[in-house]
Amino acid sequence: MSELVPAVAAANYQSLAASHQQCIACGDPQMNPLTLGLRFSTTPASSVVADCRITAAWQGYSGIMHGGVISTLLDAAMTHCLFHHGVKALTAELNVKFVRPVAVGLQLRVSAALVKQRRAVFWLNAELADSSAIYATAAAKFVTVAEI
Ligand SMILES: CCCCCCCC(=O)SCCNC(=O)CCNC(=O)[C@H](O)C(C)(C)COP(=O)(O)OP(=O)(O)OC[C@H]1O[C@@H](n2cnc3c(N)ncnc32)[C@H](O)[C@@H]1OP(=O)(O)O
Repeated sequence: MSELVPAVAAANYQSLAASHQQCIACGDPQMNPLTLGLRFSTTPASSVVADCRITAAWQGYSGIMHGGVISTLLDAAMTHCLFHHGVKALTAELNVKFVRPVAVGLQLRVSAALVKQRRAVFWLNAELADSSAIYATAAAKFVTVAEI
């Protein structure tokens, strides 16, 4: 395994994070009223976290969060983790494990960490959890491309 790219300065992270203001996951509500409105912060361990309340707008079956939206949260966390390392990349593969149903109204935290990289390919893990349980986990591969 090659050494991981280091985390970048907060200003660089903010400029990458602000580069997609219409994003469905973390955009500006003025520019995309449908955005989930995630706001990530970086941690000293070079991962990222965002707190979110599961709203009724995110449900599939009555009262239960839609798995596609869960996947979006996890994917967004991993994308932001790459921003935190100064990397802009596309999701190439995303594997999600839905551990237990997520009830509307829960207050959860989504987090992600970079685990491995080789040339243009980056492996990351993510988790949706609260202090008492893990609700979903993900493992993904991202690939950098010249133009995003
Ligand atoms: C909150 C912010 C949210 C922002 C958005 C969140 C992230 C997203 O949703 S991105 C959108 C969804 N993803 C996409 O649209 C990606 C669509 N797919 C693609 O564009 C291409 O298949 C892409 C770029 C992933 C790979 O392109 P491809 O032409 O195969 O790349 P290529 O140049 O051949 O290979 C580059 C490297 O990637 C590797 N690679 C390509 N695909 C994969 C894969 N699935 N798994 C592992 N490695 C892969 C290759 O082996 C190669 O590795 P190396 O450099 O070590 O030899």
